[in-house]
Amino acid sequence: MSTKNEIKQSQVIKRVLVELKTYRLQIVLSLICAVLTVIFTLLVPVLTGKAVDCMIGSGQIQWDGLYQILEKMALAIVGTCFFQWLMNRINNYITYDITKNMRQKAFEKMLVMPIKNIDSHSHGDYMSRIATDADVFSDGLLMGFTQLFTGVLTILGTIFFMVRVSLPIALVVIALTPVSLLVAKFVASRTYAMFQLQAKHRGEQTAYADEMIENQSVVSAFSYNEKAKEEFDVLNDRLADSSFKATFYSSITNPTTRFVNSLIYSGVGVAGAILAIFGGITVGGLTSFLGYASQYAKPFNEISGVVTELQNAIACAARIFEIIDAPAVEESRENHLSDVEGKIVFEDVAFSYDPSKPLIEHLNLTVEPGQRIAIVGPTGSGKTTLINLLMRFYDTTHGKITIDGVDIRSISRANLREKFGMVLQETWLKEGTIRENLLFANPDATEEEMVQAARTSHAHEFIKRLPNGYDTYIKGDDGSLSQGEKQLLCIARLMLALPPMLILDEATSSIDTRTEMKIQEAFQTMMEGRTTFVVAHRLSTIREADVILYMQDGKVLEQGNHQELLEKNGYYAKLYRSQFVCGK
Ligand SMILES: Nc1ncnc2c1ncn2[C@@H]1O[C@H](COP(=O)(O)OP(=O)(O)OP(=O)(O)O)[C@@H](O)[C@H]1O
Repeated sequence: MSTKNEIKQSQVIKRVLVELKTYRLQIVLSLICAVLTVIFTLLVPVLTGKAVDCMIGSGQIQWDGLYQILEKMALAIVGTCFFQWLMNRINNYITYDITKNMRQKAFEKMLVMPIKNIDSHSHGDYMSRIATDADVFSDGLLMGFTQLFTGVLTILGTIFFMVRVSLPIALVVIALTPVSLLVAKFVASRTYAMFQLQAKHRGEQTAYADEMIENQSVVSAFSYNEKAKEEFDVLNDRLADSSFKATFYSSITNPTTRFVNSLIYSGVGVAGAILAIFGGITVGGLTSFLGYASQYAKPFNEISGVVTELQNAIACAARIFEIIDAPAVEESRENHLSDVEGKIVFEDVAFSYDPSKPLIEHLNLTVEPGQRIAIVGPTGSGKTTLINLLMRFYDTTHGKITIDGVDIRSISRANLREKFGMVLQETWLKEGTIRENLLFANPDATEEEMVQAARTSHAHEFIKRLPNGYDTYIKGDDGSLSQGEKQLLCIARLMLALPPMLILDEATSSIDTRTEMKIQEAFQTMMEGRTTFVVAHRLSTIREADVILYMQDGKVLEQGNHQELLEKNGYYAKLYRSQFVCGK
């Protein structure tokens, strides 16, 4: 999702029109309001002209006619205000609703996007698209609706009225129109590219700030603050530069068209005066005409302003559509797992994140129901990757993985994942109360079951010490709980759901030794009869495993239980002696 496959402006406009289809009725209503607003607005100069003609000279005023005209004028002004207000309300509804829906669609797509897309893209940039770009899009669209409709209609209406008053002068005005349009188009074409660049740089900057803030403690620990500041400065300069250029191009549009329009206005004045001298037009007629000439110029200014705003909006919409239109993961529902025994087989599995760097190749493994598998190996050896394949965060590129004989690609991911309980090194808690977090895994659990699960995982003690116990409100990453406490909550959550298979990735790494021993007991009970994969670094877990997989460079180099592998005196034995025996 890089700039390489940026969508063309015309494609984005088409795409926006597709989104707008749902609002057909509102758009028609808005157009009717725009037409009425314009008609009422354009009536005012006609009435002004007529009023002038009622005042022929000093003491020669036709009061009756003048009063009637003033009444009509008041009506026209009230009509303009009312229909403009109604149009603005409808336009507000359309734009904020469409933006809300686009945000929703983008967010929903993020939830079903292949994890590889999320992993390989900056998270801050995604955030910038959904938050800032959506706002810019809605602002531009609102301006487009409000000013473009009325602008175009005012131009057409003005031409109509001008032709009625005096054809020759109207022709002068119309003949000069393309100059104004050409100037606006010339400047606008340069503005889109600049706004696109600005949105891209904004995304990069948000991504960087997000990364630094999220890892603030690590940044400080490595004294990276100065370097971070410098790098941020570079991004900031780049954004300021593209913003300046975008604003510069957009800002010259209006003055340029204004200049051209002033020329038109003077042309009308001179031509009208000459015509009036020769009796071709009344003074009131010329007054109306000059009124139209200035009204005629105004929408051109507005439209040129709107065009640049719209281009900015389209540039931002393109970035949101890139998310909305990105392919979702393909789901198969050919099979469904209900009661699971837990036999897992890897058949000649191959996988790599990057096709040019092979990782897992020819992996064969059979896990009997209820067995405990410990995966060990040096860092980067592929332990987490194995879990990623098992949970279908990534799909195998060759071979297959089956559960009770069913290929995991033939069932939905949701069905697969509900059969596994995971406790990872990285904890994930959602914003809400402790109770909501625990019941998240099993909303039907009773209060007793919840407390029991918390007791078994030894989370109950610390929850009770919190100011509001189970009703204490926590924020996902607010740091009010220690890493160990967060892990205890995750374990309690898992204990409440008790799925048929488990994945533990160094689940107890942040918990003190005493608590860990207690948790191990709870884990033992939980693992009883459940096929369990443990990415293990602890001797106790490894020693009690039914099968130990020793992995290196994506390959399973040794398989067997602790005793067998020690007797083999290979990689595992070496690891055991270096890490555990010496460490003891
Ligand atoms: N999302 C990813 N995209 C590209 N490469 C990745 C990705 N995740 C992991 N890798 C690479 O794949 C290899 C195996 O990584 P994996 O995370 O499976 O190792 P691991 O054994 O779990 O390591 P550790 O013990 O450090 O957690 C590593 O070389 C790693 O750099």
